[in-house]
Amino acid sequence: MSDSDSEEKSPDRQLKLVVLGDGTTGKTSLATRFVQETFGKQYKQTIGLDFFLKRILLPGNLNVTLQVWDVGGQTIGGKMLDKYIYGAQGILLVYDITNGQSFENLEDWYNVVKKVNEESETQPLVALVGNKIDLEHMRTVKADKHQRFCQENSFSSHFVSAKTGDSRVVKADIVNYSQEPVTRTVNPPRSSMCAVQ
Ligand SMILES: Nc1nc2c(ncn2[C@@H]2O[C@H](COP(=O)(O)OP(=O)(O)OP(=O)(O)O)[C@@H](O)[C@H]2O)c(=O)[nH]1
Repeated sequence: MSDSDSEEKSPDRQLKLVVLGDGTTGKTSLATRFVQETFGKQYKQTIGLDFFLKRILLPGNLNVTLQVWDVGGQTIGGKMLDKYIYGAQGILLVYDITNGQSFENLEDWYNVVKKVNEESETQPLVALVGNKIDLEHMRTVKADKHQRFCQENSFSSHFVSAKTGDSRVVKADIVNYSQEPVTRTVNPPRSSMCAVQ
């Protein structure tokens, strides 16, 4: 069998990505920006669940089909939420940077994720997503609060705008200054420091 035959016959690996967060934070907008590269200003509340598929090619010629489960903000506290989250390899926790309550409420959303995965051997990767950075002038959630939440829970950190398509990954690296050459002229901090790039 030639290489191309085997490529055609091997089914895509499926990855389940669940998008969580309060209503109007922009979950559906992010999903449609990602899958269809479009944005609509009109708000249409997601009732229950929306579902998107996107085929992506990973390095090594690996075809993967991403299932994006866009969960309605009103499902928190409902019976179905656990089922939506179950089996996810990735979770996006989305808030609106102009809406402090949407950030505070992520604690509740994350608690459901932890509960669902309590007995699971593998844990999903979780990304914290601050949406609507095109409205930076109306920001109420400080970036350091976002960073702290990421560091406490080992989330990856992202600031995005579904409207403009802008996306910034905020990398927080641990820099161990004590390992730097002793010829430094300034006093090095005694403990490790987190540098936000
Ligand atoms: N300015 C701006 N508006 C946005 C952005 N993302 C979404 N919106 C707007 O915010 C509103 C809510 O967006 P949705 O994507 O429907 O929000 P949702 O989180 O899916 O809401 P639920 O379905 O209630 O869970 C809409 O009017 C969007 O056009 C953004 O990045 N910037």
